[in-house]
Amino acid sequence: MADGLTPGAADPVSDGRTPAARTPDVLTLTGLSWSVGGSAILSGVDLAVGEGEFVAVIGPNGAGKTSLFNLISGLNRASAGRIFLDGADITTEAPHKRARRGIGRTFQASSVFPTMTVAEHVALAGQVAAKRHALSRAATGADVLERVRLTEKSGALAADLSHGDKRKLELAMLLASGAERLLLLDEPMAGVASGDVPELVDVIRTLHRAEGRTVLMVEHHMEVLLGLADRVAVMHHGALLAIDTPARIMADARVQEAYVGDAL
Ligand SMILES: Nc1ncnc2c1ncn2[C@@H]1O[C@H](COP(=O)(O)OP(=O)(O)OP(=O)(O)O)[C@@H](O)[C@H]1O
Repeated sequence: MADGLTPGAADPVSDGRTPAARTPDVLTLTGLSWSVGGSAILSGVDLAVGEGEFVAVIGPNGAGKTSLFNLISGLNRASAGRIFLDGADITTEAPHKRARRGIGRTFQASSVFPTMTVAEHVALAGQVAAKRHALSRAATGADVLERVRLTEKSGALAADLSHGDKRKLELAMLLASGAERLLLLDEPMAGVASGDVPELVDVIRTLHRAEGRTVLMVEHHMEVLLGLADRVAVMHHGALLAIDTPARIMADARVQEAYVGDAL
């Protein structure tokens, strides 16, 4: 970032984006910091995510990945620095206003209602979108269920779904709620049986590649990221240690160092 304060083109050498692959920024973070009780949890994070880009966020436990998502979605307020969505400064906006702009977020822990059916979840998300006057962006229930490959389970209770299907349902709810600009996915593979991971990866890949969704995703498993991410951002001790293509990140000595004692 040229001056650390305003959104703009990031340095193509340091952020892994080639000029040819560069698209207008959907998300721009400049000097983003968050402290709690005098302790710095995040310090000076600069990050630009282009339209249609998929950026994976990795880092050892406690590196600040979820805290970063909490700031972008508005769950916590930044102590310093700025957050821009499509060039608009949203640093101090409430979470519901950011959602109205098209930011959608999933959490590490699966968040579905056991006694509601799949179709009811999606209908509820659509109603929330309607209340936000986001009807033009919200998709129909049948459409989103097809996009996440849950059509055949539309009448099933959420309690009876596998973890993989619960994750797909969360994605369906994001789409139904009009989260069209930026998907923040916090460890979507967590708790998913290994046999169900490829299908979930494929659903997310389709949202990104075929539908052009811009995605920021926390994920620990490099084998998952290699098939999805355009770039990988590495968090360490609350700072952005490196951001580059997956291949260059895998070969980066600083990244290996950060993961000592932790599998990359
Ligand atoms: N509300 C809070 N108050 C105080 N400390 C916090 C708070 N939220 C997070 N932290 C601390 O901030 C650091 C970063 O936490 P965060 O959950 O963002 O890490 P993470 O990279 O997502 O970790 P993990 O991979 O284990 O999910 C941790 O040391 C955590 O204990």
